[in-house]
Amino acid sequence: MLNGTEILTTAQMRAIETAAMDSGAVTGLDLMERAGAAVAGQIRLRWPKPGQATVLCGPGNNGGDGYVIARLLHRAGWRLRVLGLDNIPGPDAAEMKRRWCEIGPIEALTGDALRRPGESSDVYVDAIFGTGLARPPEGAIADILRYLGGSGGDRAFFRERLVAVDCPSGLCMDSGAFLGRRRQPGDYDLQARLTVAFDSPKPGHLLERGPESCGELVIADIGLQDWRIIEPGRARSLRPPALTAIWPLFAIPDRRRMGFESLKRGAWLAKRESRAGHKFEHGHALIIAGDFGHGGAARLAARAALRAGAGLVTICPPRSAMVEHLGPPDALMRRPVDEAADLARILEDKRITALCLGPGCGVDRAAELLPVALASGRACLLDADALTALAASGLEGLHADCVLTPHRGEFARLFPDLAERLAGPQPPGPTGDPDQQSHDRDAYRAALAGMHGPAFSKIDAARAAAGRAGATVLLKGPDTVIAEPSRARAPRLDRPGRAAIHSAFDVPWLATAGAGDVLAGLITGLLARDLNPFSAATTGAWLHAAAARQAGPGLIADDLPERIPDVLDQAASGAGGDP
Ligand SMILES: NC(=O)C1=CN([C@@H]2O[C@H](COP(=O)(O)OP(=O)(O)OC[C@H]3O[C@@H](n4cnc5c(N)ncnc54)[C@H](OP(=O)(O)O)[C@@H]3O)[C@@H](O)[C@H]2O)[C@@H](O)CC1
Ligand SMILES: Nc1ncnc2c1ncn2[C@@H]1O[C@H](COP(=O)(O)OP(=O)(O)O)[C@@H](O)[C@H]1O
Ligand SMILES: [K+]
Repeated sequence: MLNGTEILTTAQMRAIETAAMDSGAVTGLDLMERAGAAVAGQIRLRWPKPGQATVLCGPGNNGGDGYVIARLLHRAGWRLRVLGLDNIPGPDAAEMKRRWCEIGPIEALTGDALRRPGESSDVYVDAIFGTGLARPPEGAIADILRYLGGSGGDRAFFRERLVAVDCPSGLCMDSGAFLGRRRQPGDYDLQARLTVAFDSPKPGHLLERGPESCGELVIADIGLQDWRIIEPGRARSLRPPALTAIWPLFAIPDRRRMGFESLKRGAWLAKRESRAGHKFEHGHALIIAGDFGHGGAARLAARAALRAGAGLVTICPPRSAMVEHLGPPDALMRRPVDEAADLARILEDKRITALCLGPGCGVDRAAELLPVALASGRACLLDADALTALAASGLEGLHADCVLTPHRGEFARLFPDLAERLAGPQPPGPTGDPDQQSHDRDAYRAALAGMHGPAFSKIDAARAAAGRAGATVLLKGPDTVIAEPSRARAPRLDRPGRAAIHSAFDVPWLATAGAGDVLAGLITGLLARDLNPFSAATTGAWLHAAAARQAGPGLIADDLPERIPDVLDQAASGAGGDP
C-alpha cells in the first residue's frame, strides 16, 4: 500500500515549529509534551504490559522528549532508568528534566552505565539526538551508539527493543547518512524497532540508510498543521519547493494530510476520463531497439509503454534485427531504423509524442541517434546506453522535456563530481571510520571538527544534476529520487525545482534484470500521453514499484507490465494508494 505525503527538511521543520511558537497559540513545552506523549503512547501500544525501560537523553530538545517519555511511562506503571547528561539544556528541555527529577534519578549517559550487568530493559528509548545533530557523535555518546548498534553488545537484542525518538541518533535527517561514518552499511549502525517522528517524514527517514535504521516508522501529529501554510492563500506551500514522498504506508495517524491528486490521477491513468478518445489522443511512443540478440530490453520497455496507456507504440530495431521482434505483443508496431536519417524521417510524423532511447541499444547506435532524437524536441526518455553516450557528448542537446533515468553507476558517468560527493561521508571530512583510524585519531578528530551540517544527500545530487542537465533526473535505487530543473525562467541554483523520493525498500525483488527497462517504458508511455516530465517520472516510479508489490518475490521483469492493469484499476478506485 502506498501513500503520498509531503516531507520536510529539518530546516523547514524548525521554521514551522518556530512559526507555531511565535504565534503564541502553542508553546515549546506543549509541543514537547505532545511529542513525548506520542512516543510513550506508541510504546504502550506495542508493550501493553508495563515493564522496564531505559531512556537515554541527549543534550537538547530530543533529550527533552526523553524526559517526558520517562515521566509518562512511569505514570503508566513502568520501571524506569534514565541516563542523561550533566548539561544545561534549553528552557523547555530543562523544565522537562526538572519534572523528571521530581520522580527519579538521572544516571550519567555513559557506555559503562548502559552496560551495567543485571540492568537489562524491555525497551530502550533513544532520545539522544534528533533534528539538531550538527556533527558526528564522539566520545561517550559515540561509544553508546556503537554499543546499541551491536559493538560488544547484542545487535539482535537492541533491534527488538530500541525505540528512536524522531530518528536513530547519528542519522542525518536530511540525507539518511550516518554522520561521520561510511555511506555504505556499517556493522554498528543503529537499527531501531520503531521510530516515532513528528509532523512529517524527513528525507533521512526515506533515503539511504534511513529506512533500515528506523525500522517501523510512525509519523505522529503534534498539531502543527496550521503553520504549514507559509504562503497565504496557497495551502501548505513551502519554500524552497516542497519535496514529495511516495512511500509505503507504515502508520500515519492523520489521513487528512495525504492523498492530494490520487483519485483524479488514478482515473486519468486508467483512461476513464476520455472513453471517446481516438488512440492518437493517447500519444504515440517510439522505442529504439538495438542489434540482433539485444532486443529484450527494448521489448520490455515497449510492452510497458503500451500498458502505461500510450495509444500507439512502435519499436524501431535495425532492419537486420527485425525478425527478433516479430512475436507478441501484436499490439506493437515495428519500423526499422538503421541510421539517424531513418529516425529523422519517422519523426516527421508529428503524432509521435515521445521516444525512448537506451535500453539494449548499444552505445555507438545510441550516440548516432541521440542528436536526432534530441533535436526533434519530442519528449525523450534516456536510459542505459543513451546515458553513456550522453556522458561522452557532455550532456549536449538536452531540453526540458527529457527524462534521464540513471542508476548510481550511470549517474557517476554523467556527473562524476556529484557522485563522488554522494559517496563520501560528507565534505569536508575524512573518509573511513574512527575504528579503523586508531593510528591517527587526532588527525581524524581535527577533520571531524570541520564537518558541520547535513550531509550531501541524494536529493541534493539529483537536484544539482537536473539543474545542470536542464532536464528531469530520476536517480534509481530502492530510494529513487526524482528532481526537475528549476522552473524559473533563468535557472537558479537557490531555486531548485520540485523533487520527490520514491521509497521501494519493501520490494527488494524489484532489483532484477530488466526492471529498469520496464521503468523506462512506463515513463515513456506516460510522456507520450503528455504527462509532464516530472509527473511522468514520479508516476512511472510509483506504477513500477506497485506492480512489483503485487507480483511479490519471484518476480521477473516480464511480469511487471502484466501487473499494470490491476494497479491502475486499484488506483482508479482509490484502493491502491496514491500515485
Ligand atoms: N523545537 C521544538 O519545539 C520541538 C522539538 N522536538 C524535539 O527536539 C529535537 C530537536 O531538538 P534540538 O534542536 O535541541 O536538537 P537535538 O537533536 O536535541 O540536538 C541538539 C543538541 O545536541 C548537540 N549536538 C549536536 N550534535 C552533537 C554531537 N555530534 N555531539 C555532541 N553534541 C551534539 C547540540 O549541541 P551544539 O551543536 O549546540 O553544541 C545540542 O545541544 C527534535 O528532533 C525533536 O525530538 C519535539 O519536542 C517537538 C517540539
Ligand atoms: N533493492 C531494491 N529495492 C527496490 N527496488 C530496487 C532495488 N534496487 C534497484 N531497484 C529498482 O530496480 C530497477 C533496476 O533498474 P536498473 O538498475 O536499470 O536495472 P536493469 O538495467 O537490470 O533493468 C530500478 O527501478 C531501481 O529503482
Ligand atoms: K533520537
